[in-house]
Amino acid sequence: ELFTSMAHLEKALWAEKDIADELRQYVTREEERLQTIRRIADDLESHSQQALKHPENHLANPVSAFLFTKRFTLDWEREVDSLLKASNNIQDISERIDYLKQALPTFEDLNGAVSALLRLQDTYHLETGKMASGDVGGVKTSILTASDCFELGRIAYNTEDYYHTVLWMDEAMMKLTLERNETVDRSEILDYLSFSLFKQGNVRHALTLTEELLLLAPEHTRAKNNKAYYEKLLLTDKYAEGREDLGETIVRNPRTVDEYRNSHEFTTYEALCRGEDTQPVKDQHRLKCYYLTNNNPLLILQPIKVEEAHLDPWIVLFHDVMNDIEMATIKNLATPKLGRATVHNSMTGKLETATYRISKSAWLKAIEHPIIARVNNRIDAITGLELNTAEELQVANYGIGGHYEPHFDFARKEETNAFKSLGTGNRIATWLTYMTDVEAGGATVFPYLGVKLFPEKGAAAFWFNLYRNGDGIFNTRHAACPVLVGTKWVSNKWIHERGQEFRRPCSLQMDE
Ligand SMILES: O=C(O)CCC(=O)C(=O)O
Ligand SMILES: [Fe+2]
Repeated sequence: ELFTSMAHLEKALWAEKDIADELRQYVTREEERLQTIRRIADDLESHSQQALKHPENHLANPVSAFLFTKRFTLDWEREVDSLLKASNNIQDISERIDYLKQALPTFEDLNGAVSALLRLQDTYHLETGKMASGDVGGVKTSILTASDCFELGRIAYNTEDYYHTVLWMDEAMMKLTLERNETVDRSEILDYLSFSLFKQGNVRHALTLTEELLLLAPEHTRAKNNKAYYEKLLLTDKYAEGREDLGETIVRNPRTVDEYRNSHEFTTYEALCRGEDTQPVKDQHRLKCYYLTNNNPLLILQPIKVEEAHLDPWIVLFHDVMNDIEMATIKNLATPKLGRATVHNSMTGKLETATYRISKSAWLKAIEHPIIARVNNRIDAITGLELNTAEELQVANYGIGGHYEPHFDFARKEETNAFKSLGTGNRIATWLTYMTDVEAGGATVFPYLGVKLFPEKGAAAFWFNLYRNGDGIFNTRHAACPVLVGTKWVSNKWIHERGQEFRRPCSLQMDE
């Protein structure tokens, strides 16, 4: 067919050339794609090399933890997935990567990292600008781009948390003006920011930003509708008068919190976490430090250093009660068993997870390792209390933002079921060993006493939860502050009533 006319033949030659062009373009595209993949691989490798030098430290701050989590969720979805899908050997490589990704953070983790970061921002009064520039409570961390701030704000937005959305979208806008290669679309930020400002009661400001958005994207349907809506609102009395009229510089951004978070107890708890002195500590001038041996052979050669933190109720710190080998062993034994910590639901009597307690914990029996038994004996020697009726050793590990909001360790009269199955009565005393220093945050605080204990590796806090007649001491209500930077390991020994009949009064001379 073709050779019957010269005209068509020439067309065929042109087609041949076009195919060559196509192929060449394909090779160029593939080379670009491979180069991008190579760059991503280089990035990941240099990041992990850097991080693996001090793995504990690396993820130990909320901003790095957020960035790391984002890398394998949002960034991955945006950059890597499509690049890999275009490969001919897709089957092979995606199977291997999927397998490896089981160990990597998921979108659920990303949401968790962001909610931890926002909680820390509130509790510790951290400025958005400082956090974004890599300063978390004075500890240096990674710097966030406009896009990072935008994504953070967007996750807040998805939980209808307009307060934090405004903070982080504002920051994204600020960062964007400084970026040579803009990492996010200004119009996208404006879209979220204007609507969140409206939600927070700044209609006039929302309108200004929506108009700015319409300049960038004149066909933006939602923006057009919003503009009309805001204009209409501004004509009504409610918005025409009042603060909005004072000008557009006033931006309202109230943080709405539930009743409990507004309570005196909770705000005191947060202030103590920040290290503030919230109230005078009763009889502070009478607090002492001293050595304790109890005439016990275990302690004669190595008396315990006691530091009183409060007299009535009596709260003390015992220094250097566990050595490094003991602590390392306990952490190693607990690590494979760690599970999300649960709390007693006093209505149902069941154990469940709760946002007011975020940590992982495990229980260790004395028979599991001689070191556990040894530690139990030491607690017996120091407190003079019977340890046979105590609960097993509870080991807890708090990550970034991990905390335990104010609670009692003992069961109240109405919580009749709490420790029934143990058959050893109520929790008469709490022993809490700190097994790490914590870089920032993570104190144990007592909001009704103004007492704050900052973790010190190897030290233990101790207090009685019950009066001698078995009534709870309500002022022992306490909390574990969110970890700001670092990891916090503790081990708890809850000592019970049974078996103390002849032990309390003990050699520590408590009068209550
Ligand atoms: O970790 C802390 O500082 C306190 C923990 C605590 O109160 C508890 O586990 O009951
Ligand atoms: Fe507690």
